[in-house]
Amino acid sequence: MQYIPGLAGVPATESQISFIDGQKGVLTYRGYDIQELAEYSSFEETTLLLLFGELPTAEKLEHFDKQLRENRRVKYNIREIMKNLPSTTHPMHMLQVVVASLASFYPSTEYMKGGTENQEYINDVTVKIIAHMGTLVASWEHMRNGYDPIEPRKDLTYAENFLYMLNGQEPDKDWARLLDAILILHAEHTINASTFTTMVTGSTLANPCSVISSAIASLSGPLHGGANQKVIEMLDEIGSPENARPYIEQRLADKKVVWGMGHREYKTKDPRASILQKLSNELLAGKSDKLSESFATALEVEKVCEELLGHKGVYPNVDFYSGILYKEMGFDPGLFTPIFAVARSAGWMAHWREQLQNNRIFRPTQIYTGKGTACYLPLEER
Ligand SMILES: CC(=O)SCCNC(=O)CCNC(=O)[C@H](O)C(C)(C)COP(=O)(O)OP(=O)(O)OC[C@H]1O[C@@H](n2cnc3c(N)ncnc32)[C@H](O)[C@@H]1OP(=O)(O)O
Ligand SMILES: O=C([O-])CC(=O)C(=O)O
Repeated sequence: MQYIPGLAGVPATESQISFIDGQKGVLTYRGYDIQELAEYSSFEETTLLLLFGELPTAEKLEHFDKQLRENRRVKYNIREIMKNLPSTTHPMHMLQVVVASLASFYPSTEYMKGGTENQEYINDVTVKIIAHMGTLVASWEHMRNGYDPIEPRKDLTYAENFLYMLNGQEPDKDWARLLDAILILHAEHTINASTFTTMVTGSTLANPCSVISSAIASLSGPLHGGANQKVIEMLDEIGSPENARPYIEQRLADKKVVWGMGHREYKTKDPRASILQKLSNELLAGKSDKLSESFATALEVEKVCEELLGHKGVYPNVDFYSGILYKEMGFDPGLFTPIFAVARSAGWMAHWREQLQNNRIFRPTQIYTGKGTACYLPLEER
């Protein structure tokens, strides 16, 4: 029996949802290239594609979109839970707690009898969770600053409503489209750590709100989704392009990782990083002649890392350029990973449903490296 740390390269499931070619830098959802989806699809349509495997008809999309819009409001009692959290609570911790608490409001007794027989419950809770995610994140931004949250609106798309709930102003169409593309790019990524968490928790037939809460916890770590906040903090610390080289050299000498670099699956640049870089470039070019300091610094960090880490197959991942866009859009860094979670709820729900269709509890084995048989000694004899 061979132990593979981090299960690198070990297949833990079969899945039809997405595909990565890590050598060529390709990512597809249900066969559709991510570049095409980011350009032409919407978060709502991509979510349906991930959940059901096909691009929806106009009628199916309209129906799903309507359901999402109707499920944006959260119950008063859920807000009360949020109000009782310290204002210093990181938005990812709030999200983990509050999504877990949804299990009390949307219990799953029928579903928990096992399997996929209660399709209506599965569909309803899928919509409820995805629709609530954006509301919770945008509401907490106001609540943690001492204000009442802004009520969601039904006449806006998912991305527009999120911007509206954050700013209280009519959402700018260009920015909503940009956020929509960002949500599409983050919606799914095969069996990464948080999706694997979803599948492991889901395989015990736990309540889906608990399943997604566990996935949120997994995403929050800085080696996974939490890296996007770390990247912007790092870029701010570097300050300007000329500081990039000494900063990176020192980090590597100290055996520290460079945030937003490296990936288990990609041995070339993450295709999502390339798209986000292009979007940043377009956004910043439209605003001023000069690149923003963060973007210029990021370009220099990428250049230095290619020189120092390229031979190890370490290149920018999705988290490297997203923060620059968020910063430019005026989002607080605490929101970066939660926005990732909002988008990824689509992929998590798709994998949860796929897991249920052919469920077997995850229960791998281990190689025991502890002591041999030991005799219990009473406390006074030790
Ligand atoms: C949405 C996402 O989750 S994307 C990933 C977000 N995470 C980050 O950006 C954090 C920084 N990156 C990392 O820590 C890693 O690259 C991970 C966690 C993403 C992947 O880890 P693994 O697949 O286990 O890669 P592993 O640690 O084996 O790296 C291989 C080699 O590249 C090096 N390396 C990998 N990433 C980095 C990095 N960011 N900075 C410096 N060196 C790195 C490792 O030190 C190792 O070098 P060695 O062979 O000399 O020991
Ligand atoms: O696939 C991974 O390991 C991490 C990642 O990029 C993602 O979840 O989007």
